Amino acid sequence: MSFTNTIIPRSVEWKETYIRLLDQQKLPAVTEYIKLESVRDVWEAIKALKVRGAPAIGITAAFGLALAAKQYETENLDEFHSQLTRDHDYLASSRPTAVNLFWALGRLVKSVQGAVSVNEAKTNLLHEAIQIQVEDEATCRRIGENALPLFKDGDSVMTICNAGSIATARYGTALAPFYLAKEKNIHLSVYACETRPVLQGARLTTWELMQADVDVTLITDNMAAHTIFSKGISAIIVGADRIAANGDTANKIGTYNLALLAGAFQIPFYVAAPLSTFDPETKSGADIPIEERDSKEITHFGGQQIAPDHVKVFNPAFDVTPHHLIKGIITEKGVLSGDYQSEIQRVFKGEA
Ligand SMILES: CSC[C@H]1O[C@H](OP(=O)(O)O)[C@H](O)[C@@H]1O
Repeated sequence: MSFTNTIIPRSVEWKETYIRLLDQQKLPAVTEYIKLESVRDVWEAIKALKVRGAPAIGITAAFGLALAAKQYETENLDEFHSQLTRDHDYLASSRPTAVNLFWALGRLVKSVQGAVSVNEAKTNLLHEAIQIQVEDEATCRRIGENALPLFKDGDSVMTICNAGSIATARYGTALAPFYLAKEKNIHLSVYACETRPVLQGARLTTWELMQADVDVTLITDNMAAHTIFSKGISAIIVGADRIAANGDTANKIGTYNLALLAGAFQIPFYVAAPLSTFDPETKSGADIPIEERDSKEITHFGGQQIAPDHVKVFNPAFDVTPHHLIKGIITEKGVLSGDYQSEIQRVFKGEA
C-alpha cells in the first residue's frame, strides 16, 4: 500500500478565505475539520494544540499570517508592514519552543521585503506559505528515505509523541521511515509511548500508523524500560521541536528519559528532523525556552479530576536531550553524527 495514496488526511489546507484544519485534539474518536478565519483563530488553534508538531505549527502560522494580510484594507505599504509586524509578533507568541514557528514567520516577513505594492506583498506572503508546505512534504519524504537504512526487516522500534504526517505537511519525521518501509514491504514494528499528559502517542501516532497498516503497539510511558528489555527494541526514533547549534535537542517531555534508557540498553537513539527545526542561533539546550502548560493537563484526565484541589504541578511540555546521547540526527540532507557542532555548521554552509 503506497502512503502516497493519501491514506492520512492533510492537517492543514489553504482555502483562499480560510484555513481548513484537522482538529488534532478531537482525534482519534472524531475526525473533524475546523475553519480558521482570522489570525486569532490561528493563534488559538496553535495554543490549544488543535494543530501541533513543529513543521505543522510553522505551516499553519505561515498561512495564518498570509490570511491576516489578505484581510488588511490599507493600500499604504508602511501601514501594511506595521500591521504585518503586529500579527507576526502575535502569532509568534502562541508557543515558545518549536523553532519552526519563528522560522516560517520569518520567511514570510522576508518575502515582502522589496514589494512595491500591498497587492504584491499579499501575493508574496501566500506564495511563500504554500512553498513552505510543499517543501516540507518533500523534506519529510527524504528524511524517511535517509532513516530507513538504519533499520532492518523485523526490527522493533520505539517512539514517543507524534512526529507523524499530521505533525508535518505529510509523512512526518520520526514516523516517515515506517511509511516508506510499508511501501517497500519491509516489516517494522513500532512501539508508541502514550505520551502523557496530552497523549499524542496514544491518540495520534497509533491512529496514523493503523490507518497505514503499520504494525504498532501502544504502551504507557512508564513501560518503556520493561518493553525495551522484554520486546528486544532495537532502536528509538523521535522528532524534534528545536535543535541547538551543538545538537542538544528539545522534544516532547519524556524524550530525555528514552535517550537515557537507550544508553543503558546500548541501543541507538535517533532524532529525525528537517533543517527548519535546527536553530543555529541557540547555542545549546540550556538556551531553548521550554513551554510550561496548564496544570489541568495533569490534574485532569478525560475531564475527570485525578489529583487534589490546589496540588502543586510542574508541567513542562518538552525536555532537552543532550547531544552526546544522540546516535544520529536524521535530516533531509543525510544523517548527522559525531561532532554535531561542526556537522551542523557544515550543513548550514550548504556543504552537504
Ligand atoms: C514533527 S515535530 C513533532 C514534535 O512536536 C511535538 O510536540 P507538540 O505535540 O507539543 O507540538 C513533539 O515534541 C513531537 O516530537
